[in-house]
Amino acid sequence: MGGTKYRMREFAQYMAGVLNIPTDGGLKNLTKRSQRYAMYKVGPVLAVSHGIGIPSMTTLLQEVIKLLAYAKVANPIVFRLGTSGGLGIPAGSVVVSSWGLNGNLEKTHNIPILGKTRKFPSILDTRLSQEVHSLADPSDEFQTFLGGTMGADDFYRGQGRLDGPFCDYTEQDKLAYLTKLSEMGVRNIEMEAPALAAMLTEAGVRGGVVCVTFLDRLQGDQVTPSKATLTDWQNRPMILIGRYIEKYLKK
Ligand SMILES: O=P(O)(O)O[C@@H]1C[C@H](O)[C@@H](CO)O1
Ligand SMILES: O=c1cc[nH]c(=O)[nH]1
Repeated sequence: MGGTKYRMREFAQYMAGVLNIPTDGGLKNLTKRSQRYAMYKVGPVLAVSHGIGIPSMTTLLQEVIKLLAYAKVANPIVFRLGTSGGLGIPAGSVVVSSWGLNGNLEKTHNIPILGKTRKFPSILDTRLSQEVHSLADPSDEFQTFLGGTMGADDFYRGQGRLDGPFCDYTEQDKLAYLTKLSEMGVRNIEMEAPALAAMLTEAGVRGGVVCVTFLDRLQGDQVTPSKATLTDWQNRPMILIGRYIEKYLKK
């Protein structure tokens, strides 16, 4: 899974190459007339876009969990291949998440259910994340880190930015917050990880989150690399996940 339809199509195409599966007739968007998400299937790999943020992602994830159950899929593994802002690591690096943190700095996904807020632990499969991290190669053109991922409910103030339309705290406040996150072991900030971790844990499905970083948030707020560079960097999580899937299928 990943945020955009484009990235998921690229991922499906990439996996077709890795697994040597012909796509002569072209890849088909299996959601047909749905305009919300896109879904492609290449061999045993399903690639689905989930939009921006937790409500969009968890809606899609629950549809996929139902689909996998109806299809009687044994031992599925779910990965999110995303983009994020890094903390103290070079832009373009990849982060394999070891846990998710919410905007209140709790390792839980909090959601009101029947009028009461319930908290679900944002745990990720340690062995899986370590294994994916171990597939990074010294010859890769990017560095790969293992660490915590903060999933915010907002791109701007929710991620401590000062480049949004509302700015009611100072640069000092922002840096104190980002430094605190960094000291807690957070390596990147995106908008889905704690919910994905919690929902997969509740479902008993193994999964992971692998995101490229578009900038170092300790250096600034604006995403400045060119569109071409960002498009290229988005492929980096695919490289690690492609290696994992190839290895897994050979076992
Ligand atoms: O997978 P994507 O690139 O959508 O992940 C991040 C987190 C949000 O969904 C979005 C914010 O720009 O990008
Ligand atoms: O800083 C960033 C970059 C991409 N996605 C996010 O959620 N935050």
